[in-house]
Amino acid sequence: MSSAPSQTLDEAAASPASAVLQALRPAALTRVHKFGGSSVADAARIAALAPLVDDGADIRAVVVSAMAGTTNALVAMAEQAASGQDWSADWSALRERHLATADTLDPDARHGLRDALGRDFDGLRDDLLALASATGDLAPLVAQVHGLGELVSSRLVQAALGGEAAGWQRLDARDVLVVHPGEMGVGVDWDASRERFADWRARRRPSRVVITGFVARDADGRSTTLGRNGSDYSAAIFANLFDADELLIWTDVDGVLSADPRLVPDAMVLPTMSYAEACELAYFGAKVLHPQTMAPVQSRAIPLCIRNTLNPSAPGTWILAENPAGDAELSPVKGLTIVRDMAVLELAGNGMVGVPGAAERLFAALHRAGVSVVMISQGSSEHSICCVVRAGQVDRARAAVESAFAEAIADTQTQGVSVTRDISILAAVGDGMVGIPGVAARLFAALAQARVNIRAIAQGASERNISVAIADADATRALRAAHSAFWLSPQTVSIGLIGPGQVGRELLSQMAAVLPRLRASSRVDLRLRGIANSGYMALDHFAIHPDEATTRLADMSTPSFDVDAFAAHIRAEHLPHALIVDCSGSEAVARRYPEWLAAGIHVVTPSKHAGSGGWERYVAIREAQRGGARFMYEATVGAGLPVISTLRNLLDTGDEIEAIDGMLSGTLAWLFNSFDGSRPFSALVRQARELGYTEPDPRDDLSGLDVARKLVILAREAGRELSLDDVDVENLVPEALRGVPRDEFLDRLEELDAPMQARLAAAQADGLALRHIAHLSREHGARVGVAALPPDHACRHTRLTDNLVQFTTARYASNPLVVQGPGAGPQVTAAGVFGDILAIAHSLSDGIGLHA
Ligand SMILES: Nc1ncnc2c1ncn2[C@@H]1O[C@H](COP(=O)(O)OP(=O)(O)O)[C@@H](O)[C@H]1O
Ligand SMILES: N[C@@H](CC(=O)OP(=O)(O)O)C(=O)O
Repeated sequence: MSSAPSQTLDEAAASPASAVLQALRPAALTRVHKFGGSSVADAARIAALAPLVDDGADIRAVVVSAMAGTTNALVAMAEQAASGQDWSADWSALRERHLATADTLDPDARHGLRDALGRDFDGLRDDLLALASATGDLAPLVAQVHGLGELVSSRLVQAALGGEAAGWQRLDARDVLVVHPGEMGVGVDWDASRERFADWRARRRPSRVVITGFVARDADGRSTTLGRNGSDYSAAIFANLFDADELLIWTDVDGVLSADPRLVPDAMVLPTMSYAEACELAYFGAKVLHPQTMAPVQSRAIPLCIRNTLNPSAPGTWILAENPAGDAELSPVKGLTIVRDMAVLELAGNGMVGVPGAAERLFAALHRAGVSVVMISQGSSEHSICCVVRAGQVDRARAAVESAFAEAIADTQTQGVSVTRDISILAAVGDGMVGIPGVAARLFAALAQARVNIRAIAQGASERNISVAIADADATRALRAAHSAFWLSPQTVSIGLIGPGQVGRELLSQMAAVLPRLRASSRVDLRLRGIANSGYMALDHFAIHPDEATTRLADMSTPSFDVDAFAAHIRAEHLPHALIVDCSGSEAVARRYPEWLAAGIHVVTPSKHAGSGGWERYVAIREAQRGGARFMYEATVGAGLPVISTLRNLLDTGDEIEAIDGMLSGTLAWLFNSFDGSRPFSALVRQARELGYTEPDPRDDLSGLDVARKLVILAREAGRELSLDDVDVENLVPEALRGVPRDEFLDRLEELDAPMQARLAAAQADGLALRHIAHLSREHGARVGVAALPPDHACRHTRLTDNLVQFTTARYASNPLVVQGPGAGPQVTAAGVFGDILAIAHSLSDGIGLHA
């Protein structure tokens, strides 16, 4: 009897859950599809449904919601009508929207849609008029108004599927579905519904039917509804009545996600979940499913799949009796939800300790007052009982409890009832949490890192749900922090790059080359989420491919760089860590480091501004790192050479620095390595400039200031309170040439020759050679300048633009530790910056929270 499944279901069959299902069940014979308001939002969406339900099943039922926004409009109209306000404009607009949709779907009026809808809207008008004057129980009339959206959308869908000519019948659920109000929401009168359903089936023998969602009849045959968003529930009830093989709920997301995607951009689609997990998530606010949906399918073990009408090839989420084996390995927590508009009600008092019946009295009072208790928490001291109720019910709840405990309050046995408003509940749900230690710890650590105060905690003995009450204002932050703790690698870093110049661009290309490998081989997940230069910034919610970053920036047309907005974006709440790479060389940007670090953003830079600038800022940067964020600037000294890290290692392992000597400028290293007297010094300066070794104005190198800055950085790292003014710097530019324009300086370069030649000759006479050296020791202080060195000095054994740093320490006393190698150029500098980024990323793990 079974027919071949359609292509979309074939694609879905690729999912592991579906494979399990295929093995367990015969090929599907009856399928129920449900399309929510988002899937029937307009004519184009409705027209797109046909291929989705063309699934080859023998019996197909399609349950539909009202077009998106329709029920809201009808609810508003009913309220207007009942309170004597004018509803006619809204009525006309809604009628027009449906008629226009009908005209698109049924242009030659083959299905008589226009007339049928016209009659429905006339009926709506009559109901609204009746509401204005009716007395007595208005509920059935109101329900009739609320349910009009499903009535008209079912006509539109029937026509879009080909109408009766194509075998599609239509069923108004009010003809068969009998419900009654129940303690836990609307309940189904199964016997009556089954009888009416069987009767209808016998008469119509439907193989294809479009059914109105949301609406039903009461025991007296009057209109009622299943409650807002109740079409999922309708679909589950009809799946049960049809004894369907599968229920597919079509919506506008790829399935059930680990959290509401509107709040958590990184939320992930869950391939499978159990009925129990789905129930918990739905009750705790995951809007994608109505909480009552599971019971009717669970009782017949009907697999339920959530699919996306906008992306039908996505496999969706299969909701089954049990999760497949190994499922919890992904994450012990399946989903996280937030329920807003809650209030905490607390009854406290010494008189309750050890007294049986206090809890019973409290909850009985709440029950009598019709207050539903969403969460309960009582400490083992029994001194207080706290529960969370809906904000709209808290005043009623308080009055009821105060009256139930009036005597105890009067004789001060009970301190009374306190209420905290503006509360949300954050719930973590997952079958995989059962018996796994550390899940709660991870949740609480994430909330602590996000500075979220927890007001109350509840975990049921099923261990499937941990709920915490928190302030409304913290809710989104809490959700994002918890989500990243369970779903992202703890080494996920949101990265922003300021200043894609030579070094920045090279860094981007190095990142592009290694990030995929890094992601595959370690948990380090670096996400470039922003790039900026002095005028523009390009931001991305997820990540910009490093290869495309500069093009993204170049494509911007309106100046947009706002340093605060940039930092706020990088420090995204939904990602565990944030890091800004500053390759701008801008003093204004460097000024921001302390505040960024204090806000938990790591900072990496090849620029010397912060490390060698004002002492106060240096101290502020050091202080700001106490919160956990790190400032790293390895590339400021020796570019990619491990100079600062070596110094730190020496100090961290308890060594004592006696002296630091070195050649810290590639330019000056090249000049003095080449200066052997065969060519004048000025000729070498000119050549170095042509080779791009010097700054455009060679005085910036010859002044020795740049080297002095590097020495200040090393000195400070070594624990000395040293500033640029404290360094004795020899300026190689003669006094007379210091203030002249650049071109004049270049013309008069030969004035450097005579004194330099004389120094060289004197040195050579003693068997020495000249090198540009930085020196730091207690004995001689901090000095930068040209020195005459003997042949065995380490600095005599350098080549070209090599940098060299020599650490003389207590341990490396007679034979100093030397770090040597090329110390300039974009490639090695970018590698130094990248090394810092990776060092930070590798140091991050669970429990290191950096966001303030
Ligand atoms: N955990 C979650 N997983 C998926 N979607 C969720 C979740 N929580 C909230 N949502 C929201 O639920 C919406 C789908 O529900 P709804 O708008 O009622 O759809 P429909 O109109 O199809 O019935 C999604 O667009 C999504 O924004
Ligand atoms: N139309 C109804 C019922 C429903 O379930 O709609 P949706 O499937 O779009 O959430 C409502 O808005 O409440």
